[in-house]
Amino acid sequence: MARKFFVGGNFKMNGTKESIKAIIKNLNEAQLDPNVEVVIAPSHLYLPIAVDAVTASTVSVSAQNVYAKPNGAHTGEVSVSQLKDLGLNWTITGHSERRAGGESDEDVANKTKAAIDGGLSVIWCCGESLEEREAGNTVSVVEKQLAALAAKVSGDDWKKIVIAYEPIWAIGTGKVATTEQAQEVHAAIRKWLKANVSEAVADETRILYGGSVTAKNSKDLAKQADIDGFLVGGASLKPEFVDIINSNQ
Ligand SMILES: O=C(COP(=O)(O)O)NO
Repeated sequence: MARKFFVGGNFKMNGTKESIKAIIKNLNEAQLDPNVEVVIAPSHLYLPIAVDAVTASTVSVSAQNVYAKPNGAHTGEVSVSQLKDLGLNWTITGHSERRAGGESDEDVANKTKAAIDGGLSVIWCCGESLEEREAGNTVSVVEKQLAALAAKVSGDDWKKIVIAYEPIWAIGTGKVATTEQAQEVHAAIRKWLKANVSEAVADETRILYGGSVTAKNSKDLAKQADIDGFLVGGASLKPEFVDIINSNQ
């Protein structure tokens, strides 16, 4: 089946009110491929500004993270209901920069389930370290992350999940995965979904690649059968983000 191309922009802990408004203005005025779903994820502080600034019909706003528990005595955290209160429909979960901070596979699965139950769609991140890749454990690492997720979500939950495969060794390094490396893992993820969830979920779930995506490498990556889009970090802050969004044409 045809999966709608999807491009996320993870702004990470970057930007100011003015710079984020400028990025969004550029997106609003750009000729974006109407067949591409775009989600931008500024820091929590700038989510209301982003929600108010976006006018492009194919662009939505996402949080970069969310807390698994409902509102209460959780200093410094942001809840699913608070994101919904801001009018958001998306959040990222399980980014490697948060897993490195101590979020376990189960923590990520729990917050993903809580987000879906609270009415959000989720960009769920997975990926291996350089050491794990060099040890030949890439697929087993990603399968372990997937198994933790599949233990918590089921059925229609999967319609609310976009998977982002982001090899840690490619994030922020300029060392983008080759098309072969990326396609191999994306195909393994789809194979795992087919064997452990269902053929329909395997066919319908978008699997994004993230890790040093630029306008120079995105077209070749987009040609791969199991790459359905990107989760872009650094380049999402630059004008070339438009070219990456349009790389599936
Ligand atoms: O972390 C990333 C990728 O970051 P870069 O594009 O800067 O490698 N996406 O969530």
